[in-house]
Amino acid sequence: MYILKGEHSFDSAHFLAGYQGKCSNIHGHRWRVIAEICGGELKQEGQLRGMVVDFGDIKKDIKKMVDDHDHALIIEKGTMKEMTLNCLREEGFYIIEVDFRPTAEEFSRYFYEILEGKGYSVKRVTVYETPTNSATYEK
Ligand SMILES: Nc1nc2c(c(=O)[nH]1)N=C([C@H](O)[C@H](O)COP(=O)(O)OP(=O)(O)OP(=O)(O)O)CN2
Ligand SMILES: [Zn+2]
Repeated sequence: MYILKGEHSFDSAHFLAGYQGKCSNIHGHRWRVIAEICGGELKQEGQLRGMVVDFGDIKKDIKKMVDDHDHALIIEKGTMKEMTLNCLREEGFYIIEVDFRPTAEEFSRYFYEILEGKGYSVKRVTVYETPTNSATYEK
């Protein structure tokens, strides 16, 4: 089994609704997303000979996925008053609503599923919320 790694980072703000402590306030992180792609066999011919997947493709797809979340305020659906949300949108803030509490754990599963949806054989995805705190999702 071969395991390839690619990574990219993005900056975004979030808060943890219902959290007792400072993380219930809006704050930012530089999220580091590391994706591991696996494959049992190497391509035998052509441009991809000796490769599972071209690193260039992994890099491009991780970057696109992660860049879509860059400099956003990521909010769990239903945790902010609709009126507040509308005011922020009217002010031009870039807001992404997600179906989950925006923790490192949930993001690792979320990005795993996005990459899987792009056809990758994903081994695991690790998301660092701070340089020392990370969560990993694998099936
Ligand atoms: N298991 C998890 N625990 C926590 C998560 C998480 O995603 N998964 N997230 C948070 C908060 O988002 C918070 O921002 C993390 O802050 P903290 O642990 O305090 O990290 P810092 O590096 O900012 O800590 P300092 O001690 O202030 O340096 C909380 N828990
Ligand atoms: Zn946080």
